[in-house]
Amino acid sequence: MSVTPAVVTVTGGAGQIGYALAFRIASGQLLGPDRPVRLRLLEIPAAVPAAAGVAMEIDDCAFPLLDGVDVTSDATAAFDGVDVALLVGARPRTKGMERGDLLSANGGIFGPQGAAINAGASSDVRVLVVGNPANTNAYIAAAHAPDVPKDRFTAMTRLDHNRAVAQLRQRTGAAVDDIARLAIWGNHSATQYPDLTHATIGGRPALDVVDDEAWVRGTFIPTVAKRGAAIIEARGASSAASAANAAIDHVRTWVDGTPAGDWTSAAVVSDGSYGVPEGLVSSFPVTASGGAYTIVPGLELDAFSRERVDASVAELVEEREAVRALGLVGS
Ligand SMILES: NC(=O)c1ccc[n+]([C@@H]2O[C@H](COP(=O)([O-])OP(=O)(O)OC[C@H]3O[C@@H](n4cnc5c(N)ncnc54)[C@H](O)[C@@H]3O)[C@@H](O)[C@H]2O)c1
Ligand SMILES: O=C(O)C[C@H](O)C(=O)O
Repeated sequence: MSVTPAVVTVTGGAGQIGYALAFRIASGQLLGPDRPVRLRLLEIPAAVPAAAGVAMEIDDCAFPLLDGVDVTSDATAAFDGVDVALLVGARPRTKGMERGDLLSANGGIFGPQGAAINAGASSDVRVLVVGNPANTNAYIAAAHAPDVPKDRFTAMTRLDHNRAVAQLRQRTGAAVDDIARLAIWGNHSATQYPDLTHATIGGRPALDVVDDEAWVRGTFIPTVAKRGAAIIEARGASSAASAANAAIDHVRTWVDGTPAGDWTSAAVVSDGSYGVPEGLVSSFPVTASGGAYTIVPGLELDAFSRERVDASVAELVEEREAVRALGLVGS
């Protein structure tokens, strides 16, 4: 291996998403077939033995691209020199909870991890927060990393994006590759706005192909927005393999770029676009190029879309106020 291995750190490495994610990273699916990987699994002390078991299984795969796996409960060691940080480790919600209910349980994890990233990460670090409530946890992590450019902190709404593509494919029979320009706006929560108004199917407006506003508003939007709860209801545990798959997609697109003429969805630090207060971590339609996500500029939002985006952003503002009140970030 002549290329320097990329350091990829997964927090919650013994958890269900961590288990689904680690093997895909080690096999080269995160950064491609030409980039060796040094994998680090960060866990709480009680789960270090289980994470060590995951590392043993990864060793047993003999992945050619893998430089090695380290297991630690020390955030400073875990993020030293990290190139890609996947912040997954956090409690998942259970039946009847909303993701925002996890703020006080999980918010405290992300300040120290942001500080450890600030102290030791590589200069080109990229951070994806998966642990819920993902947007606001990313906001907390970024607030503790003043030396890391804000555009390196993102939260995951790619799972919502993929869910929206899947629903549209099922409704229309279109091929996934023919569906473009779909967008998730706002929070990774039930208030999110899965937006078809700019989407196309085989180059035609998706709304014309569907031709059923009642389905869009009454079925498509709530199905996508409440899919996490539906999975918990059906499985008795929150989504894991699909979440890991979306995390791979998010980083892969960040590194490789979006196809010409298309975009994806990611929660990024707002620059004030579309009236989303600067600094909030909100989902937008984004393109990726040269290793950077950029908010798609200049889209028209009709009255319904405006109302939906505003409602989800209002929830993000409330979450920001809540973490300020909890003392997890300064005001
Ligand atoms: N953004 C999304 O689309 C999305 C999708 C699915 C799940 N999630 C969220 O991802 C998180 C993880 O889900 P899961 O199903 O893997 O949960 P899990 O309970 O199976 O695993 C979580 C792991 O994190 C570890 N952990 C807890 N605190 C930690 C810390 N401070 N440092 C390192 N590790 C720590 C736990 O020990 C556990 O092993 C949850 O918050 C869940 O709600 C987000
Ligand atoms: O819904 C959850 O709590 C888990 C996750 O965020 C999901 O969307 O599946």
